[in-house]
Amino acid sequence: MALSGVKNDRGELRILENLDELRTDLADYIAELSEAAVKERGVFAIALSGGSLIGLMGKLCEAPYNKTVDWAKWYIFWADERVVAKNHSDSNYKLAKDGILSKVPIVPSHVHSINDSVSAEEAADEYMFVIRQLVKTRMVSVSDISDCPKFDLILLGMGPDGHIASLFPNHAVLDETDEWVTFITDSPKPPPERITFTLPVINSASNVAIVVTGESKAEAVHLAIDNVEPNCPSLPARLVQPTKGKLVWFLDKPAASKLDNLQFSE
Ligand SMILES: O=C1O[C@H](COP(=O)(O)O)[C@@H](O)[C@H](O)[C@H]1O
Repeated sequence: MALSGVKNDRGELRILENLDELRTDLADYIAELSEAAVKERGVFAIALSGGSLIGLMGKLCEAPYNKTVDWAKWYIFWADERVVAKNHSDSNYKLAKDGILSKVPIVPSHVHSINDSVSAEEAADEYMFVIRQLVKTRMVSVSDISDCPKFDLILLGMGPDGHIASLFPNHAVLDETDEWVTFITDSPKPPPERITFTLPVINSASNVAIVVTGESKAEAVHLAIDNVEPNCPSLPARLVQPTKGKLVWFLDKPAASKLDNLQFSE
């Protein structure tokens, strides 16, 4: 049975009994947001991450979602990408292509992956240019309080160190506010070269979901969500605070096991 509720100002928490329930709840959530965005804007602009998230999205390729989701209206982006060849096992694009994109009728020209044949800096600049063009044509909305793109949904995972996208704890990249997309060449988690959405872009989205499973991430979940003293100002996951959008956490029970005072309705 699922527990759900709102925790402080840290968004909605959905704590699922097991991975199967989490996969179903996540697929329902994505399908509902897709339907709402297509109804309102005619398109659905979604940014993916890599890692365990993609496997947890797998139910989207199965009935009923494979038939009911309006895949032709999806525009796909990456909240972060490793700067490696697209056929490399570290590529977030490859992970999503093998796990999801090749199994549903997405329009190939709607898939916006990075240029893998240039430097990390050039790849970030080019990716920002591509997004800028799509903002101009309103395939991606624009925030009404900043000039940032407003994605319909940004899906994030979280590492045991609290990193989201390729925004790592205590890294200067957390202070980047001028660019929509930036790059790093010293990721503490291999591979070292990556591009990433910056915090202003993540926090301008209409919806952000952080999907976390496993006991190894329970401490980071606690630090990212609970009112802990001293606060963890540089824990990237804690800095996800959509200005006008909605934040939802999808957790399994082991990931939620260190949260304080859970008082939710079942
Ligand atoms: O390196 C990365 O790690 C995070 C977390 O991955 P997970 O396997 O622990 O879920 C991921 O969200 C990010 O996209 C990826 O580049």
